[in-house]
Amino acid sequence: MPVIAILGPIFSNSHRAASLYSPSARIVEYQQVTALQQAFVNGDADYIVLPVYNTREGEIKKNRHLVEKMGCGSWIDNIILPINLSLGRLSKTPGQIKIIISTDSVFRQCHQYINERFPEVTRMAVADIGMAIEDIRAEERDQYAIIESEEFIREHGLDLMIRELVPHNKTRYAVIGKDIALATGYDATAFITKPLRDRVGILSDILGEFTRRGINILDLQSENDIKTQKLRIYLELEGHMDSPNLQGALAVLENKIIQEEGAFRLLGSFPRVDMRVKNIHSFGFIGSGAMSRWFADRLGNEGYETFVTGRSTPLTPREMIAKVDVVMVCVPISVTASTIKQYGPLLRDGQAMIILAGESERNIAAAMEATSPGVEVMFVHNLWGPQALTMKDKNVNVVRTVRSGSFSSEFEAFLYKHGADIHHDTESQHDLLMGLGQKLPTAISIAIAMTLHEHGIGREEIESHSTLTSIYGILAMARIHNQNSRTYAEIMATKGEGWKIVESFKENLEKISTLAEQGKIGELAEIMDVSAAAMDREFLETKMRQAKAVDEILANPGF
Ligand SMILES: NC(=O)C1=CN([C@@H]2O[C@H](COP(=O)(O)OP(=O)(O)OC[C@H]3O[C@@H](n4cnc5c(N)ncnc54)[C@H](O)[C@@H]3O)[C@@H](O)[C@H]2O)C=CC1
Ligand SMILES: O=C(O)C(=O)Cc1ccc(O)cc1
Repeated sequence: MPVIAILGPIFSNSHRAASLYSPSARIVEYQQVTALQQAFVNGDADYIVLPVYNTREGEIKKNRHLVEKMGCGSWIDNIILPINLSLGRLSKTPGQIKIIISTDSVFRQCHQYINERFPEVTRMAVADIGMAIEDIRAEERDQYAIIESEEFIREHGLDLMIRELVPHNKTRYAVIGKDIALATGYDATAFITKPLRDRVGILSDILGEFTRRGINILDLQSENDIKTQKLRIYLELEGHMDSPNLQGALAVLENKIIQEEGAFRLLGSFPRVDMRVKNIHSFGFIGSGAMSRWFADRLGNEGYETFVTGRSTPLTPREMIAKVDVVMVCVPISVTASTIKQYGPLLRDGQAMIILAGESERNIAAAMEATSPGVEVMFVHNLWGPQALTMKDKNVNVVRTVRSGSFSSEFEAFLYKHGADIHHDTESQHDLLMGLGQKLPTAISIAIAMTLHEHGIGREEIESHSTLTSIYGILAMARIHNQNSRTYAEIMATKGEGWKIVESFKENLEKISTLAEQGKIGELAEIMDVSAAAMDREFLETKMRQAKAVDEILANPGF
């Protein structure tokens, strides 16, 4: 039978948390942290359960540091317990309450309530409430009341006077065990740094490394080491300690940024705790290509159940639709509308259909028609491919419909959390602007590659004759020819407003080539001046600065 050490008396909230963690465990109570620590280090206890955070009280720092202080053990799990603080007193004591007894921690949780309801009473904080109750009973102290959990008050034979003094009161308990917990796929890791030497920008550099790797920070607290007054940082990050991404980040931080080995002390890895409410449980994808897998991976890391289905997966799209909350349609653009028409009627009211595609108007119309009015519909076009490591600072266009509801918002919250730049469009605005963002650069890139090929121009000539400007066309050409050609062929062939952009580009190209052939230099220059004047000056200057930054990077011998 495992033994769990807790602080505080039997029937306290710590006791409830420990029995929730392991109903069959023997729970041993200690009055002092040092005694509890000793029991664990000596092997008299297998686990420690201790409060580390309360929604009203905030962080309970000294407990969070215990693993580090003990020099052994690992934070392996968490219990979230709703705390229902109640007021109790000796039965049949109608007199006025003059003194309220509780623990320091409970007083912090309900100080606002006491100020408002009992402004005149004296608060007496004690370590052992059980003993205080014995004393109240022995001395018949009828002007005393205590605040504790309802169970505690009843177990001690007091009368329950007021139940649930403060709402939204939850405590997070840390479970400390001997060994590091294994990864579950939905984990978090807690660290504390050693006291850090002063260094300009250290906090920003540390955070920047996590941002660069798309590692979300769940909690960050800074404090000053009592003795040295140097900064220490407590961090809770998404991911398990074993993940190569997290290990890579720590290596960079210790070797390059803090420049001190062992600067990060691992407190533990554990299944992630969700203090926030989520409504979606599961996502199912129709289409088992690269983009579906990319999103399914990241949604899985958020704790959602995910199913990826296609024409040849063992689980069929039909079976998947019957069991998920949100159906993601993620198939090639040319078959998106027909896929929506085929599967849309299978969705029930209360589910959502999110269309991941590069064309909006026709697909949204198909979804609104094929699904029942109680089905949410939203369109999302991520402007990055499956080779991207993260969505941080990348554009995503979202077209909400009159039927986009809370599931749609939760998916947007997921995009927001991972740092994507969300832009809300209308259907036709999205399709028109994709002419600029996709059809035109794709068409130009493909035409450049064809032209180079036709003229037998290869790598050597390109490298030796590139100008600072011509290199951009080459970069775009290379990006596109490095990815799935089918994706870009699909982009070229999408219907919708975007073709207007390519059409007028073609006409303008004709016009200026004719002028160039005819040697009309003045007219050409004038056309450029008119276009430049029509553009925002500041925008042009910013883009020029960005272009120069690219020049500098490309001038680096490493490239
Ligand atoms: N790959 C990229 O860079 C990006 C893609 N997208 C969008 O994501 C969607 C999917 O693209 P990827 O995953 O890259 O494509 P992909 O070609 O890797 O995968 C498409 C999947 O759809 C399946 N499929 C093909 N024809 C089908 C049909 N008639 N019925 C049912 N399933 C069929 C394929 O078997 C494959 O599993 C597209 O709408 C695309 O526009 C959006 C942003 C970037
Ligand atoms: O990687 C790139 O350059 C892309 O442009 C990726 C991409 C491909 C298809 C889309 O519908 C959106 C974005």
